[in-house]
Amino acid sequence: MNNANPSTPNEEIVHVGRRILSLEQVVAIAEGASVSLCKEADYREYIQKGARFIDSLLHEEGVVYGVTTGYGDSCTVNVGLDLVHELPLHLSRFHGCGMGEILSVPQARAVMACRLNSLAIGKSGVSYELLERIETLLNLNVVPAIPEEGSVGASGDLTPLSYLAAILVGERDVIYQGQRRPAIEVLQQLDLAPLKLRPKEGLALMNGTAVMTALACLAYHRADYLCRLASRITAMASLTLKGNSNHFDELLFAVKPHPGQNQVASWIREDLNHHEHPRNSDRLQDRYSIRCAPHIIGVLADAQPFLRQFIETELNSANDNPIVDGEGEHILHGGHFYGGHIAFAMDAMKNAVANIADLLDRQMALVMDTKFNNGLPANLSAARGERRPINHGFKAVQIGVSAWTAEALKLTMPASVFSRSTECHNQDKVSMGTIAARDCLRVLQLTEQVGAASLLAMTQGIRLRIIAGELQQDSLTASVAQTLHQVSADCDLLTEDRPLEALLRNTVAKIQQRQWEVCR
Ligand SMILES: N[C@@H](Cc1ccc(O)cc1)C(=O)O
Repeated sequence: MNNANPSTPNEEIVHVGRRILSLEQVVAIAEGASVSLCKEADYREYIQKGARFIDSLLHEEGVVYGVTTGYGDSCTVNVGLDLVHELPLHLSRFHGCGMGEILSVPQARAVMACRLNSLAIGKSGVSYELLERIETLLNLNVVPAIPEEGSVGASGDLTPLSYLAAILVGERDVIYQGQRRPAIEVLQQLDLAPLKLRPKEGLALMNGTAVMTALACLAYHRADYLCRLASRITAMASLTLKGNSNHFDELLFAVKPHPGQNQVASWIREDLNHHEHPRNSDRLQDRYSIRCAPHIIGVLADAQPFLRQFIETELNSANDNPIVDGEGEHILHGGHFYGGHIAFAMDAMKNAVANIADLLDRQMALVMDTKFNNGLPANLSAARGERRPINHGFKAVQIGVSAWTAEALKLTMPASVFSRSTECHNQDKVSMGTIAARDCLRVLQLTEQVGAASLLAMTQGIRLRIIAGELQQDSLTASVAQTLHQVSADCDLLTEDRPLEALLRNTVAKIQQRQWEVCR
């Protein structure tokens, strides 16, 4: 995902406004799809009604709490009408204190898509012009340079989203055509005048969950692919180990009916061409990292539907405060910026994903070790004879896998339990959903690395079995044969020691670009 290049032509157009967005559509926008905001006259009028309602309240009453007063704990501070128009600018500026890495262009595009979609629901009191400008910037691929740290995920992603507000008014930096440049310079180059934000617009842009939701959409997509890839790798590990395909039998799984777990078992069963049920079996029972693979990968597979529901409901919500009902003329103060659902989804997902890293790490341990690998050479080295003593096969790669797995497992501590009171106790309970989402992406990265190493190792293992005449190439199912062929095309049999970093990086990139054919 991080390597996805949004500058490659992407013909897809995602329509925003008056429709539900799927998380796949957010991923498509992240990867370069264009956005088309609803242009219907009555939709435009519906959006403008909210902005006009704020104007008329200001005109009639001179005050809208939380909008024309100070923000958060400072809402008792009244701001005179002569200063009200400066407030949005101050809000974006004083939150310009983000730290850490800058979000990638696809991630920043996903953030813009999520904020646009939420504001396009029409309950935030922003003008149509503001929505149009986000649409324009997305379609020109001008994105804010957003530092990823500094959100507690409950007053919305205030600080990171202030970087979106900033570029709209021509402040801070954008990333455009691969370069980080001052926003004002790029806006001028593109003939776009900086916006002057209306009273509610700074708050509406920043007071929501768009950063964590965007990262959650991207994480979901990666986790989905990983489930399928881990199932294929498990089938290949079973072949490498001369494992027992009875463990994936359809009758066996019929009596434990978790649907995701059954799906994973059926993928592995298909890969292993297991269709006959044993009457009795003298085959040994494989170790848990093979035998229980559907029960481990299946936890993620079974969690995905409810994680999707959490993420997509948040994505299609007005996660703002106050909510502005322009039609009924109500200002509704609440806490919709609170990202508890995304926090829970990301804390849950990172746990299930890290368990897959752990599973693959254990499978790797089995195939490397002559005590467990059923007659294969140590570390799957293909070196023979007098060359054997100086060659080490996948030894260091296995050590890497152990390190990546440990790091992934270490990150599974739920972020949401670290809620703490902040902002003079106005925000005295917060979600930490953005931290959970960032953890989850890191756990995914590490697990993809483990997946890449495992894919290479299991490919080597099956090739060694074929060379030894213990497995016939034509006995492989078409799906396993295809993966074997695809991976072998990138990777010569590992015989003499050689640095594998470039190959591993390339394999991880292919996983992130979903290039390997996996179970469907
Ligand atoms: N999220 C707060 C508003 C707020 C905005 C900026 C802050 O710095 C603090 C609080 C609310 O809607 O209640």
